[in-house]
Amino acid sequence: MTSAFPPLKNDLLLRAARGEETERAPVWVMRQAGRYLPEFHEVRAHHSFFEVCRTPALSMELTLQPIRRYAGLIDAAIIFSDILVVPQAMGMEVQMNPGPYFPDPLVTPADVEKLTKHVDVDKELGYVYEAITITRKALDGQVPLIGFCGAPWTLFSYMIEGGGTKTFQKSKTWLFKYPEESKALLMRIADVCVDFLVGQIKAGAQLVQVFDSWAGELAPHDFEQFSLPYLKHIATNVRSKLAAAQIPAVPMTLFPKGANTALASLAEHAGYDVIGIDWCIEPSEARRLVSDKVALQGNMDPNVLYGGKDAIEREAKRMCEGFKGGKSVKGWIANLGHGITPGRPGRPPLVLRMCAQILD
Ligand SMILES: Cc1c2[nH]c(c1CCC(=O)O)Cc1[nH]c(c(CCC(=O)O)c1C)Cc1[nH]c(c(CCC(=O)O)c1C)Cc1[nH]c(c(C)c1CCC(=O)O)C2
Repeated sequence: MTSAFPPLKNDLLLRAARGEETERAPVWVMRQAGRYLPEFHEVRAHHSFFEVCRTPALSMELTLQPIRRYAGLIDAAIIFSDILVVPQAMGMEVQMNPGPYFPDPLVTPADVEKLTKHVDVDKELGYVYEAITITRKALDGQVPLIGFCGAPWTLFSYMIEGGGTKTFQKSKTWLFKYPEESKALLMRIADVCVDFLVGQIKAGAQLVQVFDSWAGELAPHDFEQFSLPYLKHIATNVRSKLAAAQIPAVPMTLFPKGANTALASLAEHAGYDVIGIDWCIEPSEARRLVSDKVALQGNMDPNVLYGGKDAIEREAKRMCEGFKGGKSVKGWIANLGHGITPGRPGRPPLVLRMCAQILD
């Protein structure tokens, strides 16, 4: 399969993900394909969000937009899709208007009956695989292609809250009132994620990232119970299924946003090659906590982009120095600490340039 793809010309991301020293830090931006790009609006004016996700040629086009616009400045592409395609594959309706909306969320554990019993992930999400395969070919080895999924706890919260939330009241009611039923549902989601990531890797994804965007909403001991075991399950089973199918493993990244108290334990036990960090921890402190067990990704506050040129330069420099550790860059992927916001900050290339010049 792999031999069918053009050879990779820029492997900075993959080397950094494996913890190797790199001549400069590879750079990509979470949510790099999206609403801050005029060309994105152009496509979205004619197609609904999930229509784009389900149409491989459109997903490919949006994936390639930032690669074209920032040619030579971005070291990875991430496939255009969404974490909420997994609840859809499990039988739930999800709309985007403009944020995620589930008309029929899971209210009580009895509602789990409404989910599809045995999800045929490859059939339900085959459109993502197809998008990955054609995009990897179109990239022509320029940069590696990242696949992704949401983490079980983050997806669980959307499926129960029915959309975004500030309080997590409904999803936490489940955790505290129905812990066993919650764990069973988290495991069902985790199993779908395993098949989905394996499918994406078979289709051509060269690194995969698991987004636990709401990890930091859990108390540390609740994270240990309701998120960590499922994150581990995903890492372990993706690797074992790939090995059984004789497909080479790819690096795996975990983005446990806000779970900085868990960093040391995640690096030790979770089974990922890279951990993405947000801006609420100093890079040097994060490195101290994880030692050299994993590579790190992050971590500039996306709002720095609104601060103007001087602020951006200052903060980019601070971030670079924090991750650098001596003269060399080792096991660091430069990124924001969360997704770039839609407000057209207009300056991501500047940040990228700053990062790319780390060794100057
Ligand atoms: C929580 C989450 C979601 N989706 C995702 C997460 C995890 C990362 C994070 O925490 O930001 C992940 C995601 N969503 C999208 C990508 C595409 C790849 C990329 O460029 O990074 C990725 C990796 C496209 C998208 N997903 C969405 C958009 C904007 C929708 C539009 O086109 O109108 C895009 C480009 C919609 C979406 N999808 C989701 C929300 C909350 C929203 C609305 C708010 C927002 O825009 O940030 C769920």
